[in-house]
Amino acid sequence: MSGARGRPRTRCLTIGSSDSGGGAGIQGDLKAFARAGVHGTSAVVGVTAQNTRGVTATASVATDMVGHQIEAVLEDIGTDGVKIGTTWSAELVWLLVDRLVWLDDVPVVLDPVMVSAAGSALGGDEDAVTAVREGLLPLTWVATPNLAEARRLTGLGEGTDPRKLAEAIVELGARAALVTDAFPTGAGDVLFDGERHHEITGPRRASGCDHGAGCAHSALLTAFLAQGMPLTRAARTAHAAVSLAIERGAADIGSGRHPVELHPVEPDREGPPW
Ligand SMILES: Nc1ncnc2c1ncn2[C@@H]1O[C@H](COP(=O)(O)OP(=O)(O)O)[C@@H](O)[C@H]1O
Ligand SMILES: Cc1ncc(COP(=O)(O)O)c(N)n1
Repeated sequence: MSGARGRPRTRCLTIGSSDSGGGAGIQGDLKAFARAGVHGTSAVVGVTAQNTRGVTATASVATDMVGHQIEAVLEDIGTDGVKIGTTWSAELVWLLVDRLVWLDDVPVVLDPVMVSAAGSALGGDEDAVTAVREGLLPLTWVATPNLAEARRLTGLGEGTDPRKLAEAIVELGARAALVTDAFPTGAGDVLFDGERHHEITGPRRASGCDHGAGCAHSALLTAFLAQGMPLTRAARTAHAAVSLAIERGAADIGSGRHPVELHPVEPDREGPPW
């Protein structure tokens, strides 16, 4: 299969849950993959009844069905990148570990979703968090928690410097950690690449359109890494794209936290446009 310019098309798999409102979760990820020009595939691990005001019901998909979806995608289509979102149970997490440990040199981005932008709980119980810590982080190329998720993963307290949170996640086994929305003023992220810290800053947007911001960010990051972009440039470009997606979001959709809407953004430095 070839892309528009005759090169093989980049493929990315998202493992996460459905958002019936179409702004976040699997739906948001597939839109972000399409925006970045990669072929998106999915393994649905759960379903949420959700709109821009919150989540009203959730159901998980049987673990063996998750395994079947991943196998169906990998044995035929293959993948150049994997993004993981909602991880509802320890059983699901260990299934993912079992399947993903065989992937050779494929970037794995873990966005440990625990709370939606509107404040609804989407995370698993303590056993699931322990399994993420012990099983998934060691397979992860980049973890992209927000501050609250980083604290829950590391057990470190309120007020811990985001740089320390990122370092602690790398100590737990991830190759790199990107703590999102890490600054009390302005907006931006803190990236620890295992050796150095990088600050990714930009203006704070107040459009009210941030539903799906975290999902779009980690999905774009996955797509850029899968396309071979270096980590710091991928992180800066993903932040810039999502910042603009909040600023120019879908303000006409829903009456709560409106969805983000992705627009083309120039990569951080010289290189092929995405
Ligand atoms: N109000 C905002 N203005 C600009 N960028 C933002 C804003 N809120 C979040 N971002 C950016 O959106 C991306 C996703 O972050 P975040 O919203 O923390 O994810 P999550 O949905 O997982 O909490 C990050 O790059 C972050 O810096
Ligand atoms: C099914 C699902 N997965 C993830 C999120 C996180 O959304 P956000 O990107 O706004 O943090 C969500 N609201 N619903």
